[in-house]
Amino acid sequence: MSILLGVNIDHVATLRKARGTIYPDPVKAALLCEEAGADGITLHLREDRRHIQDNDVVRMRPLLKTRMNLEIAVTDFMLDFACQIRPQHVCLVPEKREELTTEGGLDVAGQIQKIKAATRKLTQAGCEVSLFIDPEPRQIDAAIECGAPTIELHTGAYAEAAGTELAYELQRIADAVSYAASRLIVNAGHGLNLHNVAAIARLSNIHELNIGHAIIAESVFVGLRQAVQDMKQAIAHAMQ
Ligand SMILES: CC(=O)[C@@H](O)[C@H](O)COP(=O)(O)O
Ligand SMILES: NCC(=O)COP(=O)(O)O
Repeated sequence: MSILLGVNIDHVATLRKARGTIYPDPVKAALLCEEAGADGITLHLREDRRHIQDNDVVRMRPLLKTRMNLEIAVTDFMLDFACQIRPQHVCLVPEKREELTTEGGLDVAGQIQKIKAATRKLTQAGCEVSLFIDPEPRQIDAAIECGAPTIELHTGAYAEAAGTELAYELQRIADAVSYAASRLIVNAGHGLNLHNVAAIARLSNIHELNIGHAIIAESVFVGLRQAVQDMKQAIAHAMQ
């Protein structure tokens, strides 16, 4: 079975934000990505609203034909918002205002009770919870203790690595998948692109890859439909 592709459409909204216009509409982009073969749509409602806005989430939720994976920080506002919207999936991510993009995984092990309570609240609202964590056994164990059925392994260090570091970071992810796969649904994402996705897609027991920035960047040249199809093909080809 092929690994699923969740397309993150945050950076369609980045382009919109650049001029404060109403276009390009991330909702239109999401529906097009689904038509092109996306298995789900991921969007990150950041506290600083640098791209996705609350109203994008509200408008998109009833229109998606696949499923919404809403990424949020673990704050009272964001948890309450998610419980109102009730996306099929909610991924809890760390956030720092000053970060250019997500820098590391959520420190679940260091705040077990908080994450356990957030997981319980979202689960009771009918959302499937995923925890965005670094590929570390202690974080995987903590995710299990919190009752989350799914983790998303942060592939940023792998995506940014070069030389011998690359092999080390890929092995870290492979080891984490092996450690978690019998107890959790294992997704992965961040910084993946057409050039580095194959090595991750070849790992057994990964359920879904969440990819955004690279797909939106590629769409500038080939269009969004083709960019999604190209990524789907790259994942499928890697698995042959
Ligand atoms: C959690 C993660 O790695 C991404 O899904 C996140 O959305 C990155 O943040 P930006 O989209 O703001 O770069
Ligand atoms: N959780 C990862 C994601 O949704 C997309 O990350 P990126 O491909 O935009 O780096």
